[in-house]
Parts: sequence; C-alpha cells; structure tokens
Amino acid sequence: MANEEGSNDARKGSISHVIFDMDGLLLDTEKFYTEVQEIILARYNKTFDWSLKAKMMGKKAIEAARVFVEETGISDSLTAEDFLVEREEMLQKMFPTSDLMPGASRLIHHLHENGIPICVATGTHTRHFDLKTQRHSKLFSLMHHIVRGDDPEVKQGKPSPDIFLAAANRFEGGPVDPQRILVFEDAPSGVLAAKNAGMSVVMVPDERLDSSYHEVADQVLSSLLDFNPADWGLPPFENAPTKVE
Ligand SMILES: O=P(O)(O)OC[C@H](O)CO
Ligand SMILES: [Mg+2]
Repeated sequence: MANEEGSNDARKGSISHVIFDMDGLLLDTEKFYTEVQEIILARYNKTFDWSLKAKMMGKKAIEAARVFVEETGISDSLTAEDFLVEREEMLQKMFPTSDLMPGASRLIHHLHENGIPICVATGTHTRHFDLKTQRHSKLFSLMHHIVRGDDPEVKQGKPSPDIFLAAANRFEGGPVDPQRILVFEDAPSGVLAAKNAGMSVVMVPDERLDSSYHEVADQVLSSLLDFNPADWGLPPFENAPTKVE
C-alpha cells in the first residue's frame, strides 16, 4: 500500500474534499450485476467468478460488457451490445430496490455537517443512476455534485482518471488540487483511476475480491463503519456507531 512507502502520510492532514464511488461503495448494487451475469453465463454452461468480476466492476457499462463477452469466450454468440440489452430488463427491476451499504449514511451526514465538500463519481449512466437512487434522493442531495459515466467530460471509464478529474473540477472554487482529495472506492479499476488522478484512496472491497487488488490503495477497510476521519485529519466522529447506519 502507498502509505507503506511513506508517500501517503504527508497528505493525511491536507485532505479538504471527498469523492465517493457509488456502486458497491455507497449502494449495495454490485450483487445485482453479479446475479444477472451468473444467469446469462449459465445459458452457456459457464460460471461467473470473482476474477472476472474484478475486471468488470467500476467500469462503464459497454466497457464492462466487452470484458464479459471476451473473457468468457462467448463473443461469437453474444456481442457486448446484445449482452447489455439482455441484462437490462432484469436490472431495471432490481435497481429500485437498492439498499445503502453499512456506514454510508453516517459518513455522508458527518462530512456534510462538518462542512467537508463531498461529491459522487460513478461509472453508471444517468438512467441507471436514477433507478438506483430513487429511494435515497435525500441522502444524495447532500452531494455538492454528481458525475456519471455518461458525462461528456468522462471520455474513458475507470481506470482512466477522467471521472475523478471532472469531479475535482466541479467543486466550488475548483479545480481542487488532487492531493487534497480523498476518494472512497470498492473496485480495482476505481482505485487505479483515483491514483491515476493523483488522489488518495480508501478502498472498501468486497471480501471475495482477491487481496492482490488491495495493494494500490492507501488504506483498506472492510466496511465504511470502520473509517476513522481523524486518520486523514478530517473532523472526528463524536460517537462510535451504535447500529448499521
Ligand atoms: O462503482 P461505480 O459507481 O463507478 O459504478 C460502476 C458500474 O455501474 C458498476 O460496476
Ligand atoms: Mg464501485
């Protein structure tokens, strides 16, 4: 991890802005993608596993779809575009049921109440974003801004830094120096994107993700509930979490 090399420690007191990933970090939506991909692959007598999941998660839909059909060897039978059409009906039913990840609400409220500017940078496109967040609009309204994967400034999806640089530009008084930004991510592509943008990253990975993907992150936590703002010079929580918030 970067902090073992010492480069991260100097930054810990200088964080002024926070960028959140969404799928798998704030919202428990990665399970929906996993489920539909398992269903589609079963038709080809193949199984979906976490080594493939690791290569898809966090990316724009078409970029992840290309990885899916190519890595599974089904591209002669199913194009990336047709894969997206096929999974759409299932996803549209699932997304409105999206739950928050543990600790997401508590951390967002804490940073907002303490005047730390926060935003979201998600690879998901606007139509899916609206479905996923429809039960959580109040919480997402605390974000200064939201950058989605179909934003014109996001030419390439994660691990390109485009989305995080666009997010840094849009804070009040932006662009904010990447060295002052802390990113929260769950996906290997997202952690790389944040590092490519010159930012610090707290990774909150699914426990099934291979631990070799943890190495690029500055800090790795098993839950947002474990985040200690004071580790990064941010205002501390006044109370320990008493429940999954
Ligand atoms: O993890 P996010 O929020 O960038 O979303 C990316 C895709 O929609 C899901 O992997
Ligand atoms: Mg994510």
